Amino acid sequence: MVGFRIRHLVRTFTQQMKKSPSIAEQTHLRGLDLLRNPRYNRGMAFTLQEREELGLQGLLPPRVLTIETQKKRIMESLGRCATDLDRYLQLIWLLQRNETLFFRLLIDHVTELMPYVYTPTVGEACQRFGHIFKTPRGLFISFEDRGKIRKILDNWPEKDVRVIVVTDGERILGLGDLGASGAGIPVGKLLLYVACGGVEPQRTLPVVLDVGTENLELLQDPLYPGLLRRRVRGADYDAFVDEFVEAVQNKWGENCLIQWEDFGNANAFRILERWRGRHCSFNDDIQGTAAVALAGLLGALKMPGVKSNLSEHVFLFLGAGSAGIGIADLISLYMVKQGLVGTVEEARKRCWFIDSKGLLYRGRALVTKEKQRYAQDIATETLATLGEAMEGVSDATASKPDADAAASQQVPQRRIGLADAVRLLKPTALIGVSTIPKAFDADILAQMAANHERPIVFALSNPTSKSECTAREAYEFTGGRAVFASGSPFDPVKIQTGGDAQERCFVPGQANNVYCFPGCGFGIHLAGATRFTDEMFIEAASAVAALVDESDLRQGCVFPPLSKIRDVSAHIAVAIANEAARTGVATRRGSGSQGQFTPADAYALQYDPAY
Ligand SMILES: NC(=O)C1=CN([C@@H]2O[C@H](COP(=O)(O)OP(=O)(O)OC[C@H]3O[C@@H](n4cnc5c(N)ncnc54)[C@H](O)[C@@H]3O)[C@@H](O)[C@H]2O)C=CC1
Ligand SMILES: CC(=O)C(=O)O
Ligand SMILES: [Mg+2]
Repeated sequence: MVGFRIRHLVRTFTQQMKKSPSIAEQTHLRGLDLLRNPRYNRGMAFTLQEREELGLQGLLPPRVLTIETQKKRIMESLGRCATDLDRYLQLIWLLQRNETLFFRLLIDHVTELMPYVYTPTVGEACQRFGHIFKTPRGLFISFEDRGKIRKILDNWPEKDVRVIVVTDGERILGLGDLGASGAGIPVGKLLLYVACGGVEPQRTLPVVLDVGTENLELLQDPLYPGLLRRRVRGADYDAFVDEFVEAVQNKWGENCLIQWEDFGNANAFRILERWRGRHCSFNDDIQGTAAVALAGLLGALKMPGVKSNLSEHVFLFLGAGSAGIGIADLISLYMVKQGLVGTVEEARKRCWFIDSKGLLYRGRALVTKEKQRYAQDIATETLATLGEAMEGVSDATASKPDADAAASQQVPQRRIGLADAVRLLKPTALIGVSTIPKAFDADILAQMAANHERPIVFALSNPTSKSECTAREAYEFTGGRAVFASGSPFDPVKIQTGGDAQERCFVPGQANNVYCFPGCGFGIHLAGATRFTDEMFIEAASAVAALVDESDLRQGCVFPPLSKIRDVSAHIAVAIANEAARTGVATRRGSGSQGQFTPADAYALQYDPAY
């Protein structure tokens, strides 16, 4: 906490040194045009002198309000909303009227308001996008626009975009294919880049690449705003994505960060691999999630009763898609980099996966390239006693090309469920990235608690309706022993634990990539980095974990409080920028000795909305 206070002083001092130009100096807009421009509008906070200078006299009620009073008024009106979706709409409407007030409010009430602009409410906003759509935000680039993407980028009014979040809407949170209605996700992510990271709003650009949707309900909805066609696949799809990246490179350069968000996993891994070496880019679901999960695990290692060496853990993932594979890959890399194991293959042996076909093991059929590296050995005799025969798959399938080449003999094709896997493997950490609500049921959680003193249970699927278990379930069914975190927020939980039946309050952490991507992107911007490397995600995870203190751990929380997110982001940014400098991909130098980046550098660059 002392650390945080010092950082707060550094931040306040550096920010006071920044003197912003007056509105009259910033824009030629006057009168109603100015009031209708969210970038410059201050509503009733315009001073009487400004009103005179800017042609606003008579256009506003006579009283002058402070930003604090304006914030109170908005909080009051949010309190009157009947539903969370109404609160989302109120906030977006505020954003469209007065950007400074919106971001000040979001920053000052981040814990309270984030669930409305982000998960879970943003999921509902996407599902109902066509029905609640009012004003477009960002760019919609449809497949019909192919050949013209560079020209479309010129329609965007901002000159120096530094961070783009782009989706094709195929896997929006755990809600499936929402096509162009997924637009709410890049918008929401970038609001957090600004509020939690400190990137200036004008440097951000949300993009939807609309290639159609497989969601028939949407295609039949007269208010669906996207292209009315099934998804484009194959070479045409790849060429379209290529054209997009090349257009971005041409307009804003190869260090304009592109964050790939909520792509279906078949495209996600391929696009990431294709572009990561040629453009500053990362996939948030694969890599951002990995960083936050690793941060949470490193935090958990500090809990009494949890084995403090990561390589002594056994990780069982429910879900083997972008998030699961991304997390396992980063955990494995971390173990090697820390010298905890000799090789990455050795590290991967600690990671087990269950996908929709059950436990993944060497010789099992229906395994993609990414999953292949986590197909572990199980003795044939053991396999025969587990689960049930896999429907429609014969044992001979194991020697077919999609199975592990090393599995030369026939391997029993068994569908092994979560309960069997927990009994067999005794995982110390259970990580839910499956979109299957309630998959961590009372029996599974009780088994985890029977196997270990402090089992780690991360239910990462979003939104809340898809969480593998609730915080209450995790604590109740493990007698308060679970080290729990979740993708979407849960309120603190009070339960009675132990023989003395004392009531304890647990504060579950939010293991969401929001702890990482805003700081990561801000760090890339700080250093002017040209590439985003896996090592940077390790740096980000370590920076987050380093900020977890005793009081967080005492409450059962393995993340720093969300209210400190701007400090967390500043620290991540410094770590990322220094890693960029170390590996020669930074184009700027920090103010520290030998060009090191310092917290003061980060705070000085952080956007801090004020009139
Ligand atoms: N907390 C966070 O920061 C993040 C959370 N997520 C969440 O994680 C979830 C998964 O995301 P992705 O991995 O990107 O999706 P994905 O579609 O790439 O992977 C989903 C995986 O779940 C498996 N699955 C489906 N049904 C199953 C079943 N009945 N039993 C076991 N496995 C099953 C699929 O086989 C697949 O391997 C989503 O809900 C998403 O919102 C994703 C990224 C970040
Ligand atoms: C948080 C996030 O990126 C997801 O659920 O997809
Ligand atoms: Mg995502």
